[in-house]
Amino acid sequence: MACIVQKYGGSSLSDVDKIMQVARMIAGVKATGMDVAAVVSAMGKTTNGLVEMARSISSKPARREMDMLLSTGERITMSLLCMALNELGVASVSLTGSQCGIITNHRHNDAQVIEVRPFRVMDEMAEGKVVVVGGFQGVSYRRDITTLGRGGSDTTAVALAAAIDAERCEIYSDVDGVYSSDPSVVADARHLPEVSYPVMQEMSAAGAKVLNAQAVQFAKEKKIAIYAGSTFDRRRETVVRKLPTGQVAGVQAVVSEKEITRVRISGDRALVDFRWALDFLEGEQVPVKEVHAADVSADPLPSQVSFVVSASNIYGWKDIRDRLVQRLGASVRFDAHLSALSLIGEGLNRTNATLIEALALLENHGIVVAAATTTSFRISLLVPREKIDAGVRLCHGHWISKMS
Ligand SMILES: Nc1ncnc2c1ncn2[C@@H]1O[C@H](COP(=O)(O)OP(=O)(O)O)[C@@H](O)[C@H]1O
Ligand SMILES: N[C@@H](CC(=O)OP(=O)(O)O)C(=O)O
Repeated sequence: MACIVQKYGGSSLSDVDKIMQVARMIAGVKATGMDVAAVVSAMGKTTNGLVEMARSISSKPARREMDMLLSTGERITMSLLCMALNELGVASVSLTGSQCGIITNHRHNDAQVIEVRPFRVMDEMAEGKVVVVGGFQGVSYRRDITTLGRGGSDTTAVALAAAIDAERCEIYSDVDGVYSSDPSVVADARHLPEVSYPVMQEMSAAGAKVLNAQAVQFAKEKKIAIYAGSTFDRRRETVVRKLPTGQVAGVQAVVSEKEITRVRISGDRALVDFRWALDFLEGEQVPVKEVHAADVSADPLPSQVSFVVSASNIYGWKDIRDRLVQRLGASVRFDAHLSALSLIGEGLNRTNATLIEALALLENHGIVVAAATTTSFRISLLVPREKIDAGVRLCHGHWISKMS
């Protein structure tokens, strides 16, 4: 029988009334004769609450224990949703990521899905049940519970859709699709009916929470279209899929990531220190992004290497930072009050024009740019955190609103 995967985000399941409403929607789909796997996130801000609870006990909570803790949020939702479905007379069963065969690597708090063995899901579906899946979690080859990084339930949905060969993969949240900027920041952000995989991947990696970057990567690899829409307003949606290149020119979206910390290592031994820091951070499973090396040479000249980390998602960051200082002393510095503003679009760097224009635009409005990096789909600029929303609105107004 044809099957569908639907993912419901935490904002759509924040109280029991909403859980009942979602149960009715799922019952409606099941009544059409489709098999349904519903992937759920933790209710409302539950995951944030669990993180706060852990932080109030320890500044360096063990990564394994964080996963054990955070995965419980999704368990609450999945069992309540099954109870709601059963009340409606719809047979259902809740399964954890581990029970669904979501196998990951050992990288706690930010695990990658390696494979999905969906036998139990298929068996339960064959018995006519709606399968309710706890998103955001898996199990490593060492049989430890892992989580897939913030927003990781999207990844569960796409990975499962690929494994069970679902007809559709729908991801529902509180917005009716993907916009040219976060609609909660830019009032006239444009709804995008279609977005290509690479553009969406850059948007997600640069901070657009609406879809998770690993989920988009998975969708691209497995050639799964993602239909992103609003749980309670189904009038329109965004399809993320393979699109012919060269259709849309210029800046398509303006995206931000608020909590960025830049780490700068300088001095005669900058490269040696940087390599030590890289090994140390890898041991701590901290992803390092946007590495810049300035004036690194064999000469004993002062050099500088910098990189950025998204510190808000690293639960023991304060302790890791202290250990960097212990080892590197005055040669390491942290800029903790930065945000990344990214312009996204195909072939943005075919010429330097967009970068030049962006630097001038921000400077003319008193927004100091601390660093810039480019790829062929993205220009990212580090700006002071208190100016990030103003910067996003400014760039959106300049490149996108004025085009309509
Ligand atoms: N470019 C964008 N398009 C749409 N929504 C975006 C974008 N960038 C950020 N968002 C934010 O993503 C939110 C939806 O994602 P998320 O908070 O993860 O929802 P859920 O918890 O329901 O999964 C929206 O409320 C919106 O503020
Ligand atoms: N509950 C997890 C996973 C998730 O995907 O959540 P949401 O779908 O609400 O963004 C988180 O808050 O990160």
